[in-house]
Amino acid sequence: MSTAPSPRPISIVPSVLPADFSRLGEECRALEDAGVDRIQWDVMDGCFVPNLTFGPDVIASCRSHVSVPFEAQLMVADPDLLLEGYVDAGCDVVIAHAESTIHLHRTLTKITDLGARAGVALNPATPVSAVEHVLDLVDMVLVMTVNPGFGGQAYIPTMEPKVAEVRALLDQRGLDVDVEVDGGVGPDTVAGAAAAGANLIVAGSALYRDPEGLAHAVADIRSRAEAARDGATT
Ligand SMILES: O=C(CO)[C@@H](O)[C@H](O)COP(=O)(O)O
Repeated sequence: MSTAPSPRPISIVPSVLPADFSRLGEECRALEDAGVDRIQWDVMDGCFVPNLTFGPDVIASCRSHVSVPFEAQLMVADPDLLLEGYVDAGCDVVIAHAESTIHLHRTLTKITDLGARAGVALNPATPVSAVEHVLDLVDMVLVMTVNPGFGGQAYIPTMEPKVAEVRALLDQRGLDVDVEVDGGVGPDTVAGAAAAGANLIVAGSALYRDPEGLAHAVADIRSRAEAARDGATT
């Protein structure tokens, strides 16, 4: 008799987009002190998305300030040109967008060959079928809950069935792979995403706008996600 997989631990993964860019090292330390599980760097090249953010050197300059893992979400037009730089900068996880390369299988394989863990991201309009043949290559699948490019956007709740579809496909194949959501996630939206099967929770604006501070925001979002996960699996 097959048994349901045990619930996956909830991880809180802050985006540093809302942080003070003049003090990124200190901001990373504050996030680590607040109890986050890893830090997400939203890498944007002004081509794949209409915004420009962090090069590898910026991330490398923050690496020694904290011990939590770094993940780089490559919102870039040609990720293959940049993979080595972000791995060398100290990113433990490198996420490539399914839409950003015609040879996604090769790109994800290269990330692991370089010594990092691979992730694949899906924009809101991209179906799960776009990644069904690479799920064995990744440590995580990121289901974007906004159109990428900017923080502070409204959560897209119609992505929740897609989260559930990814989770079900991974469980059906017995793959030990996390599901991440990113965009507009906060106290009022995290429950739907976690109940649908997301266990990596990216939050940026919601963490920084909590009047009780980062530690409270991290704990609050984590507890809401765990309650929703457990309510969905009982
Ligand atoms: O990745 C993106 C946009 O590309 C954002 O979703 C940020 O990573 C987090 O945004 P908020 O939590 O502030 O909505």
